[in-house]
Amino acid sequence: MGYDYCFVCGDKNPHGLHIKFQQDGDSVWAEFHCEERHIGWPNVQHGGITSSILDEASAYVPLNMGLVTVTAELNISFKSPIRVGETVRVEAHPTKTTKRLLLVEASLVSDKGEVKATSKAKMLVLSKEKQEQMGIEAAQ
Ligand SMILES: CCCCCCCCCCCCCCCC(=O)SCCNC(=O)CCNC(=O)[C@H](O)C(C)(C)COP(=O)(O)OP(=O)(O)OC[C@H]1O[C@@H](n2cnc3c(N)ncnc32)[C@H](O)[C@@H]1OP(=O)(O)O
Repeated sequence: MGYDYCFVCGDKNPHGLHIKFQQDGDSVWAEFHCEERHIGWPNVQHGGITSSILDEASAYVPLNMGLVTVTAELNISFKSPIRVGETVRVEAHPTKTTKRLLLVEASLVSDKGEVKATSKAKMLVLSKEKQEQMGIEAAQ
């Protein structure tokens, strides 16, 4: 099972969100439309779905720089509910880059300009050895 099965971006995952990320310089962005299957409380997008989108966007920032990372920390502020039928835009960009660690900030904003959630992530760069241990290279 390869990258096509990623829950957020994989084409082949029948249960996935199928989000396609675009690169804009160091930043990444994508759009997501909230449907009934994404809710927790009635009419409100599940916080886990919101978190997954922010997490994935934060991982695509280093990926576009040629770095394979895992999320070591993800701090999220849920500012306003995302409702069924709303389209939101996620954007993520690096705020600090060291050899081992990237700090990435991300936001989810509605098409009316309302900030729905923001996050700060610590993305740990995986060595080739660590990638092999995790089976990441084998899946390429
Ligand atoms: C191949 C490409 C194809 C692409 C095609 C598209 C594919 C598109 C798929 C995308 C997919 C993305 C998915 C979303 C991103 C996830 O969600 S990743 C999954 C969630 N995250 C995880 O599962 C990570 C689990 N945690 C771990 O594996 C380990 O704890 C870590 C984070 C790798 C660290 O492990 P470690 O290296 O053994 O840790 P340790 O030796 O203690 O620390 C190493 C260094 O890191 C530092 N460190 C560790 N933790 C922290 C921390 N929390 N804060 C600060 N520093 C820390 C330590 O201080 C240490 O620093 P130095 O002493 O070296 O200076």
